[in-house]
Formats: sequence, structure tokens, C-alpha cells
Amino acid sequence: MSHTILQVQELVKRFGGLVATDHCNLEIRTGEIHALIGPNGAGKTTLLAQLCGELAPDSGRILFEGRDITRLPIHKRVSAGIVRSFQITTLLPRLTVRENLALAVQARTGHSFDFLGTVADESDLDEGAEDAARRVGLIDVMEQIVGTLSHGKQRALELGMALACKPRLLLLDEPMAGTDPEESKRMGELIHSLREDHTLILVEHDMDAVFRLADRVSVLVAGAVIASGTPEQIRNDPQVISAYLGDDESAETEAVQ
Ligand SMILES: Nc1ncnc2c1ncn2[C@@H]1O[C@H](COP(=O)(O)OP(=O)(O)OP(=O)(O)O)[C@@H](O)[C@H]1O
Repeated sequence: MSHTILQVQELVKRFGGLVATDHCNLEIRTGEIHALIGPNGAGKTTLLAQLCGELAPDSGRILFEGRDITRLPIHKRVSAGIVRSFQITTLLPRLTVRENLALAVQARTGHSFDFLGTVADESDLDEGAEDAARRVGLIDVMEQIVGTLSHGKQRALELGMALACKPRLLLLDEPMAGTDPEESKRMGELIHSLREDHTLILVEHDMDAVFRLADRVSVLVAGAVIASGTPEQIRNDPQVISAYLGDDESAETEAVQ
């Protein structure tokens, strides 16, 4: 029986007069890939930012494994096991893959950032960096300068940096963005492989990827979840079809642009 890892209860976030998150309720089960979809401006990114602690909600609660984390700062959520990809640091293009990953391990373990010059000598950092690199298929390019990697490999590295923080719940914000079909396929396989030992929330505009990868899908419209279910249930939900997916191919394509 699956149990709930994350619960969002009646979450509200306003930007001035705009209600970006409107009494949002969401339940994420341990071990699932849960996709969050919805039209542009529906509030997906704003919700993710509240889950990782980047934005403070105005009201409502977020429970992680039953514990109220609504007011916990980002670094404490990372320690608790919630990591958003690209959250800890953006890539440092002039450093190597190994150095970038070691910095992500440092962020998790609380090592000081002051001794950049000796990063490569720290065996615990190195081990963590190599584990993450292996996981995302970058072990053969550990010494390569990040700025010289292909876009797809840079995306994989961003994911590797999130993994170096040893998350239990990984928040992925548009991992397929800007990737070509081959890179997108590889990223899909990578995400699928993470499901073994992680719970994932996936915000993604690529509907093919969403319906292929997700165990369950929630649809956000105007800051509220209007439906949650299996990809099959969501595809056939009349409310979702009229509010978002549309009832034919062209409407679907239009809705996700
Ligand atoms: N910092 C901010 N200040 C003011 N308004 C904001 C801010 N961030 C987001 N918004 C507004 O909140 C609403 C939700 O935006 P958000 O980016 O969360 O939607 P989204 O579903 O992620 O959209 P997209 O699919 O286009 O990325 C939008 O109307 C947006 O303009």
C-alpha cells in the first residue's frame, strides 16, 4: 500500500491582487512520478517554489512525511529530503563536472564553500560527486569543463547536482525544456530510472513525456488542482478536457504552447 509523502492543504499565494495559488490541495504518494500540468500562468512554478521553500505561502499548509514544513527555510527542506532541480546553485560553466558536483555535495553536507581549490582532494565529496555522475551518465566526462558540454549533458548535470543532495522528493521544473528529441528521450529514460528510489514531482510542458512517464497527473488551473488521477483518467476527464487539454489534437497542442 502506498503512503503519502507530501500533502498540500488549502495553500494560498497572492502577488498583490493576483491569486497565483488558490486554495490548492495536492497529495503525492511515496515512490510515484507525479506530473503537474496546466496552462501557462496556472501557477505550477509558484507552487513548486512554495514546496521547496523559495516562496512563503500566505496561508495553508505543506506536510512532508506528516511533518508541517510550511515555514521551513530552503536549506532545512534540503536536509529533510526535498530538492528542486536548479535550486541549490546554477551550473558553474568554467569548472569541471567533478567540481560542480562536489559543490552540490558540499551544499548538502554543510562543508564550507571557501576551499574551492581543494575540492578535488576531498574524498567524501569526490565519492558523492562520482555517485551522482554515474547516476546521470556523466562519469566519463568528469574532468570536462561544463561550458563545453552539450545542452543535454548540462541538463543531466543539473539533475546530477540535485541528486548529489540525496533527495527523497525531487521537484523537476521543465527538465525537457530546450532539449532536442534525442536529448529529451535520454532525459525521459533518466527520470524513469530515478523512480526506483525517489519520489518525483514533474512540471513539464511536453505532454508526450508527461503521459509516458507519470504514474499520476494533477491538473492545475488558475492556482487550484481541478483533477488528479492516472494519465488515463486525466486524458478522459471531461473537466480537464474542457479546461485544458481540449478535445482534439490541435487544442491540446495550443494549450501547452
Ligand atoms: N514574482 C511574481 N510577481 C508577480 N506575479 C507573479 C510572480 N510570479 C508569478 N506571478 C504570476 O502568477 C501566476 C502564476 O505564474 P506561474 O509562473 O506560477 O505559472 P506557471 O503555471 O508556472 O506558468 P508557465 O507554464 O507559463 O511557466 C501568473 O499570472 C504569473 O504572472
